[in-house]
Amino acid sequence: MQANPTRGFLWSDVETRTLLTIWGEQDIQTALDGNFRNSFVYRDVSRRLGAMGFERTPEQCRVRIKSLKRQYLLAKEGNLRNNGQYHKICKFYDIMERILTGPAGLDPRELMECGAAGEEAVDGLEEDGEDVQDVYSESTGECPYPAETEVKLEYPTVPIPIPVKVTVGNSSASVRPHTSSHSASHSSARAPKRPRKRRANFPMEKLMEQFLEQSAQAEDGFYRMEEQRLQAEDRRREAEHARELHMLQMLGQMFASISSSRPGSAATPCKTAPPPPPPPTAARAPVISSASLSHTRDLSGHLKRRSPQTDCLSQHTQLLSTDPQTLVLERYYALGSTSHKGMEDDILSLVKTIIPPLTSKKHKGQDGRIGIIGGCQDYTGAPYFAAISALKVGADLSHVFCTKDAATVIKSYSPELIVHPVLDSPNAVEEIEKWLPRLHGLVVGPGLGRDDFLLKTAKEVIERSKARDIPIVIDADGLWLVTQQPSVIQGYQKGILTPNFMEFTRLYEALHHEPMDSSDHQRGVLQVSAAMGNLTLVLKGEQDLITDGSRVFSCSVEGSGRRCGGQGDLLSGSMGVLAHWAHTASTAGTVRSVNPSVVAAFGACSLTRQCNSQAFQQHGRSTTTSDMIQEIGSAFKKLFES
Ligand SMILES: NC(=O)C1=CN([C@@H]2O[C@H](COP(=O)(O)OP(=O)(O)OC[C@H]3O[C@@H](n4cnc5c(N)ncnc54)[C@H](O)[C@@H]3O)[C@@H](O)[C@H]2O)[C@@H](O)CC1
Ligand SMILES: Nc1ncnc2c1ncn2[C@@H]1O[C@H](COP(=O)(O)OP(=O)(O)OP(=O)(O)O)[C@@H](O)[C@H]1O
Repeated sequence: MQANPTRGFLWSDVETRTLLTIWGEQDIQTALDGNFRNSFVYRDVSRRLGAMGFERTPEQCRVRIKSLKRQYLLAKEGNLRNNGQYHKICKFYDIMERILTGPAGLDPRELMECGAAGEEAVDGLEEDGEDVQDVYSESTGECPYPAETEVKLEYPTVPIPIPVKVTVGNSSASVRPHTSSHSASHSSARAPKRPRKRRANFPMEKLMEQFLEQSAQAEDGFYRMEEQRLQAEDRRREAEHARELHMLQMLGQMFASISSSRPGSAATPCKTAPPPPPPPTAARAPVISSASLSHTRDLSGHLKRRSPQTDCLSQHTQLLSTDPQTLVLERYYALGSTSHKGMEDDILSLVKTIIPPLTSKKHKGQDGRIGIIGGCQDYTGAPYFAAISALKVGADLSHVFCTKDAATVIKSYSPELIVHPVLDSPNAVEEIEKWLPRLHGLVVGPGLGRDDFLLKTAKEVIERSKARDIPIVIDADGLWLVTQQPSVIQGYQKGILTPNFMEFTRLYEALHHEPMDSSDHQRGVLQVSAAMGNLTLVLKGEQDLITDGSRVFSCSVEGSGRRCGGQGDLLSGSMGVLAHWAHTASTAGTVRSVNPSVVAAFGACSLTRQCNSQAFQQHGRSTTTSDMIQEIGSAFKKLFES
């Protein structure tokens, strides 16, 4: 193989002839004909040339052909054929002529029209960067060595482009002059078309660049305007929303006063039920909203034992089932049942404001004495978790009122707790009542069990605590009691229910006498809260939903996938303390815009979830409630004191 030892642009005659032979082949010409993207053809040319013993890249082949074509055109254009000068300009004129005018060849006029450009605009292959020697060699096509014949360079009689070296600052570059001739007499001759084309390309690229830039700017502008438009739209919608809520509140109040003037209407309290509290908003016409669904199905007697209070409730709801107020409330709930991140942040800041500062001026007990009603033979862990959590959140004293057999066990878990073994004593209510004046918050239910006697005691204690205006959190078996007798806490504004999904379902069905629509929890919690006299309700789950019947807040502080028994007790215990703090703050006028029970519920849910997350980071699958309790201090600090 005659590997070419020279630089890329120097071609021997034999090499050039071989190239022309290949290039002239019919299939190559056909492939090149009218094909703008021709790099693949030159790859083939290069390959065939290689097979003949000449190593040339496709690009070298393309440039060489282009150069030959330019020479051919110059010779042809100068009409030098007759005086025999043409061979001096284009050594391979005859071969070129044969190829280009042959049956498969190009029409030379066509070639003339497009100058040498026909194949210049290939696949982005540029000539820029060719140095003087390269371009010079290219323009002549001759190679002084190892050429087949010695080539004598003669300048053509027509001007041809010759590069000149231009120095700009420190760098030099070779550029193509417009046209140059060694003889001034030739200056009038026609210049080849190639430079014109190159100049024409430049503004085209520039234009394209400008066009793209302007398009990008226009697009940016469009998105900016669109964002502003959406923000304005959001503001408009929010204003509309607020207006509609306001209208509905007024309508609700109107309907409430109309219905209260009717005999046997909602405002007429049942004999067995406590009188509902005065409604602070239209939504606080609690039982009425439950009517919207209760009339759609027959009562199915989900409860084995229906209490007189439950009967009264259903009677109550049926009475008003067709009342237009129901429709108004439905709409009100639909509008109010939204909660967004900003709102959650606001409540979290409110939680911070209810936390009493730690000062050396206070005496023991001032930050809270919390009572837990629960703890029986079966369950000793639950009351312990609730009571210790209350202490760890910041209560000064934590009392557990449990059965006799549970007391020693609970005491043994922790010396910090005050344990009263009174729950199953015959005078349990009196025993517990003695302590009520000292308590700031009560948590009823953790580990209480479902023994009738214990439930009856719990019910009495709730009644007496209500009379003392003590905040009451009802959880676990306390909710079992509420499911049986909703009136025990119905309408008590300092009451909070904390059902898990199972407990919530039972409560819903007891109140509404039909299965719950589990696809719409927000609606469900609003309905149950309304039916319970706008009691604050927390439905625990993937997101804790918190409502007092007017709107639903969701607490979605990141927890973990771990659900261990007892974390609900951590929640209810800490909620007992926070409820005390929130109501104290409300009385002092610190919390005004949001129901203090909702603030307390939100704080406790956030704390429980944060504890869960932190404990999970350390213990993973083996996380237990005790691990979570260990995290209360740092979780509290992170959420509320940072
Ligand atoms: N270590 C302890 O002493 C503990 C005692 N506990 C007490 O145990 C008593 C009974 O509480 P339970 O919650 O077991 O009773 P429930 O009758 O409320 O629950 C019955 C069943 O429902 C299941 N359940 C709970 N949430 C559910 C959901 N989202 N979806 C489907 N099923 C669900 C429970 O796993 C349980 O098997 C209460 O007094 C409670 O305080 C619990 O607090 C756990 C810890
Ligand atoms: N799917 C969940 N994803 C994240 N957090 C959850 C999830 N379910 C519950 N929690 C958190 O755990 C807390 C307790 O809820 P859980 O459902 O365990 O109560 P519970 O069943 O009453 O507990 P207990 O075992 O004490 O009776 C909730 O307040 C909530 O913050």
